[in-house]
This record gives sequence, C-alpha cells and structure tokens, in this order.
Amino acid sequence: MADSAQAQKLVYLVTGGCGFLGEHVVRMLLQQEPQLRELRIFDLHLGPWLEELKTGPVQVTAIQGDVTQAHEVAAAVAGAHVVIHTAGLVDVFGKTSPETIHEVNVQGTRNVIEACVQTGTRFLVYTSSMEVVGPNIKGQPFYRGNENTPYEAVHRHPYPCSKALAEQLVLEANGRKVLGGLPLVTCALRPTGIYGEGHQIMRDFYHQGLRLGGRLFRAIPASVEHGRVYVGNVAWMHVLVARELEHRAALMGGQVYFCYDNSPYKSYEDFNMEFLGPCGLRLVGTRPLLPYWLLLFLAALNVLLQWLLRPLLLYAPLLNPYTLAMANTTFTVSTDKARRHFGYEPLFSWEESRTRTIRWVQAVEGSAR
Ligand SMILES: NC(=O)c1ccc[n+]([C@@H]2O[C@H](COP(=O)([O-])OP(=O)(O)OC[C@H]3O[C@@H](n4cnc5c(N)ncnc54)[C@H](O)[C@@H]3O)[C@@H](O)[C@H]2O)c1
Ligand SMILES: CC(C)[C@@H](O)CC[C@@H](C)[C@H]1CC[C@H]2[C@@H]3[C@H](O)C=C4C[C@@H](O)CC[C@]4(C)[C@H]3CC[C@]12C
Repeated sequence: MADSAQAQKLVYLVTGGCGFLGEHVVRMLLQQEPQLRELRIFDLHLGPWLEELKTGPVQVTAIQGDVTQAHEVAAAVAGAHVVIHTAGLVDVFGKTSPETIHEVNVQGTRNVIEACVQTGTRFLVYTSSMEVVGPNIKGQPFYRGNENTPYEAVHRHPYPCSKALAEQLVLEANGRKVLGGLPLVTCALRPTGIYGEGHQIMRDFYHQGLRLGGRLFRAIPASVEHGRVYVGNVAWMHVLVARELEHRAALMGGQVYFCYDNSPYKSYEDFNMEFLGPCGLRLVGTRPLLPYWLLLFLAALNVLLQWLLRPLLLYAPLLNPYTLAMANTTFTVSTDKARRHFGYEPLFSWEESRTRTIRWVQAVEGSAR
C-alpha cells in the first residue's frame, strides 16, 4: 500500500462545484477519494461554505470563473488529472435566454474539452441528464428503459437540446490525443430528477404549499411515474467513474450511464410528498383537480405573463407548457450498466435518502415538528 504522500497525488477539478449537485460531489470527493492531493472548485458563484473545507489534508482551491471563457477554463484545467464537469444552466422555467443556455451548456462544455486536450488532462466526466433521451416532444413514455432502449429522442426546448449537444461533444471527444500524445477518456452520466439537500425546486414546492395553507393541489395523475435519484448517490457515481475511468478506459471510454438508485417510482408530486408530508404539507386530490386542457391554458397564460412582465420583473412559475408536459409523461429507468462496468451500487438507501432530505427541509425551512 503506497504511503500517504504517494497515495495523495491526484488533482481533480469540479466545474459547477458550488451548485446543488456540485457541492455534494465536492464533499463526497473529500470523504471518499484517498488519492486526492488537490481539489479545484470552479464556479461562477463561489459559496462561503468553501472556507470550511480548507482545513483538511487536501488542498482545496476555489476558482471563480466562467466556463464560457476558454482561457479561464484552460487555466483551471491545467495540471488536473480528472475533470468532473457539472457546471450548467438548468433552466426549464424561462429564466434565461436560449442563447445563454446554449452558450453555457454547449460552448462551455466545448471549452472544457479543448482545455483537456490543450493542457494534457486525460479524464473527463460529464454530468449529462435523462432529458438527453426524454421525455420527447411527442410525450412518449419511457418506462423502465435503459441505455439501449429505442426511443425517439427529439427535443425543442433549449435545455434538453443543449444537454444533448454537450453530451455528444463529450462522447465524440473520447480518444482524441491530448498534449503529450495520450488519448482523452470521456464518459457521460445521465441522472434522472435529482432530489436531496439543497434542491431548490423542492424548496419552491414547500413555499408554495405554505402559501396555500399547508396544501398542494394535485395536477398530475398518480399513475404518471417519474424516476428520481438522491443527490448523494449521484455524487457517489461521479466519484466512482472518476476513479475507474483510467483503469477501465477501454470499457468505459465514450460511454453513457443512467444514474438512478432505489428511490421509488412515483408521480413527481407524490414523490415530493415523501418529504413535504412529514414537513406538514398535504396533497389535495386523489386525481388531478383541474382538467388537462385548463392546465394547458394556465401554463400558456404563464408564458404570456412572463413575456409581458419581463421588462419589469422575472416571473418564472413552476407551471409552463414544458414542465407540464414533463410532469405528465412517464420517464423511469432500470439498468445495471453502471454496476456491470464500474461496480456502482447506491451508497445511500432509499430510507437514508428520504430521512436526509426530510431533515434538510425541516432544518432549512424551520419546519421541524
Ligand atoms: N437537478 C437535476 O435534477 C439534474 C438532473 C440531471 C442532470 N443535472 C445536471 O447536473 C448539473 C448540475 O445541476 P444542478 O441541479 O446542481 O444545478 P445548479 O444550478 O444548482 O448548479 C449548477 C452550477 O453551475 C454553475 N454555473 C452556471 N453557469 C456557469 C458558468 N457559465 N461558469 C461556471 N459555472 C457556472 C452555477 O453557478 C451552479 O453552481 C447540470 O449540468 C445539470 O444539467 C441536474
Ligand atoms: C406545476 C405542476 C405541473 C408540477 O407537477 C410541475 C413539476 C415540474 C416543475 C417538474 C416535473 C419534472 C421535473 C424535471 C425532471 O425531474 C427532470 C429534470 C432534468 C434535469 O436535468 C433538470 C431538472 C428537470 C428538468 C426537472 C425540473 C422540474 C420538473 C419539470
């Protein structure tokens, strides 16, 4: 067994390391990666919590930067053994323009790839998304699908389009020669809907329920199942892939892996109630309270209001035509590819994931009961 100095030799870079998923990846690396000598955290917005990480044995380097700026990315990548690229604009609510989403998610990813090639970094793990596959514009269900399930992955919305393009760039870059002449090894992970400590949308639903007197009103049939995955298990899969990519380059290079765990398949709203119920909220209705045509009308009205109000303020409600279509289309995965290729098993059980998420909602929202 190598002594500690030899063991701690690797430099990792996490882009988007201050985001919902990124923070969990950062903390998981510090807990689970013994070979880490330096951990670089690259983000447009650095969190104050980073300071507490600088007291440990691993050198933690916070880098405030923009993935759309190639020179900033190259400077952060230079000398890294592994890049975990999670930075992105996760916007399905119309908060940013399609151009900006493309600039960050596609050009930003292109900049990360080129930085690896130019500086000699050989291992790149990309955080893709289930949405690269679907739901598609036809609203076709994807039921317990895997990485090889035939499905017409056709999108119009800028976010899934950007994720699909970025994933394609990453996979096509596998095998490119980097500085020094060795091949780049890339891999893309496709999490389903991530939940857990720090999930802003869960927080939004909780606040919406508080405003409505402790109630949320069912809008989607309980039969429409959505795959969800605990953020700690997504972080764990990233750590595992980053560790195994070098030793299993021939098998894993250029591959995609769905990222999910033992979280139950439920409708998006029923699943959220696993956490919001213990925090005092109630989901009203055993079936949707409004007819679908009325939900469509309200969603379209939200788009019109967003456009009219844009000169004055950002109006970005949860309900819009895209989110309604997503929520109303079954999308669940079932695959053992990650286990077969690099031994992935969820680190957190469903019970642990649920308990941790409930505690977070209770603690953050002061709703402990
Ligand atoms: N949240 C989910 O359910 C989910 C599911 C599947 C995949 N993903 C993917 O996981 C990744 C992280 O998502 P998240 O939910 O943690 O989002 P998030 O918004 O919480 O985190 C994204 C991070 O990227 C940073 N960032 C944004 N633009 C940047 C730029 N130009 N330069 C540098 N940093 C920038 C943000 O500051 C933020 O810290 C994204 O690529 C997303 O597509 C998310
Ligand atoms: C207002 C109701 C109709 C309510 O039920 C809408 C829920 C809606 C906000 C969410 C339903 C499905 C979610 C998406 C899904 O979990 C997967 C995603 C992929 C990931 O890469 C980013 C987040 C998201 C797009 C996620 C966003 C919220 C939903 C659309």
